[in-house]
Amino acid sequence: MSSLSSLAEEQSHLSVIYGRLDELRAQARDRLAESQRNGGGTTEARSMRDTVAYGYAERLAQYDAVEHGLCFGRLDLRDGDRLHIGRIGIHDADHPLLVDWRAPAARPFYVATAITSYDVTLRRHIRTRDRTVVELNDEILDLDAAGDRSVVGEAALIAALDARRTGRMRDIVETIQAEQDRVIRAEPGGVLVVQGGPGTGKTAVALHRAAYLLYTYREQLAARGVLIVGPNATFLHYISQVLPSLAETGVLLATMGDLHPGLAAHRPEPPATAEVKGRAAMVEVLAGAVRDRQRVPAEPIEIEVDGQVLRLTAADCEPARQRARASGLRHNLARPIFETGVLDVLAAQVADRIGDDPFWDDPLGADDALTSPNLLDEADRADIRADLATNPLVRAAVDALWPVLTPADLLTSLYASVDALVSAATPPPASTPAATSPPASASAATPPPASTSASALSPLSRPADTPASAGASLSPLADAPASLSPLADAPASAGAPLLTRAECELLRREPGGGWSPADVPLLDEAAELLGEDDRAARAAADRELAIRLAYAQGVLDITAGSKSYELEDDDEAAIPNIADIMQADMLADRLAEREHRTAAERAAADRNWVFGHVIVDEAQELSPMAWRLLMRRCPSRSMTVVGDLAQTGSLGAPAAWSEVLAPYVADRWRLAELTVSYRTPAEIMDYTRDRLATADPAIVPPRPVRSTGVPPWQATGSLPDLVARVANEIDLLTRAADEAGATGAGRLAVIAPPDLQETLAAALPALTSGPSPDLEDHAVLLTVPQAKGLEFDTVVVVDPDDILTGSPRGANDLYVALTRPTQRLGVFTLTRE
Ligand SMILES: Nc1ncnc2c1ncn2[C@@H]1O[C@H](COP(=O)(O)OP(=O)(O)OP(=O)(O)O)[C@@H](O)[C@H]1O
Repeated sequence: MSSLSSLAEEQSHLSVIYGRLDELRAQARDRLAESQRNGGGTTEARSMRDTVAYGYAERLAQYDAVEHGLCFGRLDLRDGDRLHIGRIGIHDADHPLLVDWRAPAARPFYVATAITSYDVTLRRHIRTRDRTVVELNDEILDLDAAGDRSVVGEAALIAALDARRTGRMRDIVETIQAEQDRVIRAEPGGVLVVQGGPGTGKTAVALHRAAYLLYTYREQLAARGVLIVGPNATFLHYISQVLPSLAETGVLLATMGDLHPGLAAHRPEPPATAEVKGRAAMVEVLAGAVRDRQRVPAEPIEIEVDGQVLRLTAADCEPARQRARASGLRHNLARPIFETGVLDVLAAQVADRIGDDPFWDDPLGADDALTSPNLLDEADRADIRADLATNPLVRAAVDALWPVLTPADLLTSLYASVDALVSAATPPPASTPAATSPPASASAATPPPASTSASALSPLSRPADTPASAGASLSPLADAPASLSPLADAPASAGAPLLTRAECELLRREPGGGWSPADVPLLDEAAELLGEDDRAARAAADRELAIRLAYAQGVLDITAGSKSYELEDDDEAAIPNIADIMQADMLADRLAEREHRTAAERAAADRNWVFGHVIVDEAQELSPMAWRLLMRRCPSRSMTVVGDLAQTGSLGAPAAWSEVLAPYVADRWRLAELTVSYRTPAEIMDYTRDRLATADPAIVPPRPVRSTGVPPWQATGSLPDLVARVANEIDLLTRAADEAGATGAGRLAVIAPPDLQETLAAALPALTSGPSPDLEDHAVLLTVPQAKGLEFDTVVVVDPDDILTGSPRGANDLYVALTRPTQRLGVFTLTRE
């Protein structure tokens, strides 16, 4: 119970803090308006004005984001000091009014106990509504009052956990627990794995960690951004409000399907197909697919040039191919080397014919006899090569033998043919005979296609000299860590196929129809293997960057110089000048972007973007190929990996985190475990443990932090019975909300096996269903994969036995389904006629 005098005291301090926030807001608004008024001038001046305006607009958005729950805690220290803790730090002229929750001084708010008090004597949780203090919860941190409390701020925590769900995750900044705080504030370097059962706050912790890292290591991270990878779009929508509520914008939220810019890879596909695509062996399969597109003709290619027929044979082309492969360049970058070799061969044929001097060794020629049998000099030969290089028939022949490929070209043609897949999945034996591809006539009448599919040219040539080490010559990552070189983790070629024919058949599909999430890591891998000849573009970009950087530094110098005059005696110096909130490189980046995108936004559009930190949620679901992609985006290996191996539904999921991480960091990763379930009440956890005891005794649910007194119900019946049960649950939710005078009515989910979705969607029209249902709707129908990571006040699980037997990881799936509710669980088995 909060005493009236304490409430009044807190209200008065809160009013001061909000008053200061209003001042800061007004100042930022004025500066924004002022910077917008300074129109005209040069392009650079306009660009600078926009950038400055953008900085203030961002600041204003941050002030707006923290309006609710601005201050939520107080610490009284032994020396008599008092700190108020809130979403951001706010100062007046002399001292702090509010300490940012991420600042070191705020840490005791989350971790102090009676035993380890950090000199805290009282911790107060302050609950506010709008700008009014409505409740206080005090904890006296002295040993006599300690008891055996395992949670911090129990009353506030239980109130937060009992609150009705809205379909959007909320931040937990007011009630972070000590074990969570340790994860949130852990050093950013290296890989940190956070393992914890359902509802232990892994997602919440991951999001708060992102905010903490950006606050504490802003210089390192703001320019590169932080990437958070989640399992699907519905999940991302569910968590999308948390960081904005913490006033954080430098984070890119993405699914694996979003990580190839320009693609929306949401094509559905069978789990067995996704599993094959996710295997590490696909690295070598793709390298094989690229090798298969580097051909020599099985039959001579005849090219008619100026009435003369030139011939390209396997023996002619093989040295060019070997030279191109031995260059160590990626496929597209090595093509000019192959092309040069082919042009040399053709130019020699032309030169031999037109330059042939029948009398070169004529003894009568005396001292005017030539030293060479050919009349052409080097300049003539260069002209011939130049002519040949632009000849469409020659170009077509080179295209057919060594085409310039995009990742999409490569994968599309690979998937289109089981034979192509089988060939790519066959490691090249050490002594494969050279050149066996079919004729590809290049006469004027039948020019070969510019880019011919693998099947059209099969049987495909295999180089005689491409043992497993051929990966070195194809290595797209010669400058990358060894673990990422395409063949580094593949076994030395033993000749055994990497995929069976049946697995190749699983991958086969017609061209078109979009890409699946499992295709994205393959497209990324293909991009690495193929390379893009962007040298000219990069040189130009480097030059431009140097100019922008110099200009940005000038802007910052001028702004910093003017600051002392403008803000002299200005106690509003708390409003940052643009020089305070941006480094030269950040400003240079912004100047480059007319629309002033954040690092996160620019990262989303750039496949080669390297993030400052990567956070992976539901990490147990990622395939080895997906890990490769993520590791490429984070060469510093500054990563937080969050997941629960017991909740994976993926067929190729790892049994241990070391399995996933060893190829990249060996054993240099840290493990943190979360042990308390904040979501699921004791009654539901007990039921879950009993239900899964025989199916998978290895599953040990986490310890629940609260109980509701409501045990789960179980029922068996017909479809109408189920409909009645669901209607009753919705009714209960609505009545509970009415009684509490709440505005929202809470959320319900029915979780059912995939083959029941259609029937249930028809029988329960009030439920929102489909591939990406809106979780803010009152009631939704989901499959287990859709429900992963989400939570609802009430959950009805339909046909648990079918979920259990429906996949090789059915026990994990049922575990996920049963642990989604925060209040009530029903388990219904449908009787079939
Ligand atoms: N310290 C906390 N204070 C208040 N609520 C918390 C706290 N920790 C976790 N929660 C709440 O518990 C619920 C579960 O958290 P979260 O979804 O992050 O768990 P999870 O470990 O990711 O679960 P799952 O493995 O099922 O995805 C959320 O509603 C979250 O807000």
